[in-house]
Amino acid sequence: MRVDVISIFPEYFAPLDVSLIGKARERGILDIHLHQLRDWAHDVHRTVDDTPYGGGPGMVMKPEPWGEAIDTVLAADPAAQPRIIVPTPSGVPFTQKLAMEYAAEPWLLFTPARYEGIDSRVMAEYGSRMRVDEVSVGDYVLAGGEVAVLVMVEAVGRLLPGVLGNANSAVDDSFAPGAMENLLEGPVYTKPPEWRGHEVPEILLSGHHGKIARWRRDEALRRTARNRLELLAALDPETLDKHDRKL
Ligand SMILES: Nc1cc(-c2ccc3ccn(Cc4ccc(CN5CCCCC5)cc4)c3c2)n[nH]1
Repeated sequence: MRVDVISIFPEYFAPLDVSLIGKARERGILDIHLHQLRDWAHDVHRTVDDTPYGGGPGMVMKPEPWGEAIDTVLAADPAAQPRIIVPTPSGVPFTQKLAMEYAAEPWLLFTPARYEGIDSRVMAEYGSRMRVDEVSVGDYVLAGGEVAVLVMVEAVGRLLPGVLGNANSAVDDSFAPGAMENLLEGPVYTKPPEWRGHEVPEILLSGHHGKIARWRRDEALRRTARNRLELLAALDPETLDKHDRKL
């Protein structure tokens, strides 16, 4: 997968050299290209923002630098088109389902903005020829889109074949399709069996895999009910067996 990111703070993406994503890049699974937006701002101050038409707080990012930067990225492979992903507080929610959709794409272009966002004509221009998604990573306002891109690249990158070892498969993730779909993870434990007077639940030491699976599902249901009751309400009744209903 090729990933391009255009930003006035490309240094924000240093974490993509580390750990899981860093290794995926070394192994050629992920090919990430960072671009400094100001390289396409040709005035002496390399200006990328201006006051908003119609008044209002803050500044808006000018269309010209973004247009030239995106055109340059698109020229990298004229025979293909990236999916353009625009982080914004007013976008569609970024979910595990959307992460899985993006993980199937050969080329993603992220356009993290700053200030109050990008002149809306930029995405209108590209939206007429390719998929442009406005995406929110949560109902809170960040200072810019860079952290949102880090979130999405990590969530998508870990789903790519070969990135997670088999031992850490993403198949069992919360929100991944399947039996534990839309349930939160239950508690996890490792050695020692007793730590500061706290013991590991006996069932986990029993070696009885059926009972362990049942216990884990019960704990996932309990935690989901405690922290995200709306997810429980959204569960398909078909997936709740009679034992679940007693919890
Ligand atoms: N999930 C999520 C993504 C972002 C995100 C992504 C990209 C950019 C680019 C700039 N900012 C900061 C910004 C954007 C818009 C406003 C306008 N304000 C929005 C809230 C309602 C009132 C009007 C203020 C500040 C960004 C913020 N935050 N949270």
